[in-house]
Amino acid sequence: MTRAVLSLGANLGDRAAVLRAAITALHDDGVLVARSTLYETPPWGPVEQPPYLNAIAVVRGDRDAAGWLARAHELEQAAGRTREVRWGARTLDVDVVTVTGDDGRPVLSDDPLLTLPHPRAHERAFVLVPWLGLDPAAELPGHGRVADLLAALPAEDVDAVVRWDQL
Ligand SMILES: Nc1ncnc2c1ncn2[C@@H]1O[C@H](COP(=O)(O)OP(=O)(O)OP(=O)(O)O)[C@@H](O)[C@H]1O
Ligand SMILES: Nc1nc2c(c(=O)[nH]1)N=C(CO)CN2
Repeated sequence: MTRAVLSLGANLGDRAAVLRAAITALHDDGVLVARSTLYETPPWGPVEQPPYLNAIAVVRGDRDAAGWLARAHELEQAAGRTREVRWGARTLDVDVVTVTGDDGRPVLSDDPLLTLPHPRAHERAFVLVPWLGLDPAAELPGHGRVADLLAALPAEDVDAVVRWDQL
């Protein structure tokens, strides 16, 4: 058994419905341990595009790290995602943030097809804010506590991540 932290993002179509469908699919797989609420987040990266809704899902099951990535890609395809511009708009993006073995050890990988932990998670408020909301003790292997990583980001980046159900 492994535990994985998945980051889900959507910025095209009915964003909330897309995220809820993906989370429901994980629940129906029998692997969903916990999920954050939805957050509206400004687009990260160089591409001009609409705001995202983002969420974090924690899953646990028989898959290895490659198996979680494969499931992430299936969920993207079920949402109608096609491969487009890097960091550009998408109906659904599912990234594998971390994978942890049952012994509590993180899975580490520098394979470009599956890098673990996700190489940009530590600098993304759209990942860290929902994750901290779900798990105040969360840690990103190799980078430390999520709470400390957030404290190191520019306050305006963190403040721009807003709980969507309060908008
Ligand atoms: N931890 C990871 N989670 C998801 N994909 C990964 C990971 N590490 C490497 N990849 C690879 O990255 C490829 C591109 O993924 P994707 O299209 O989601 O990138 P992106 O969302 O544009 O950028 P980013 O990876 O910065 O979120 C995937 O096909 C996958 O093989
Ligand atoms: N706020 C936010 N920005 C992004 C996101 C995302 O999920 N949320 N995903 C991206 C894909 O690489 C690029 N930029």
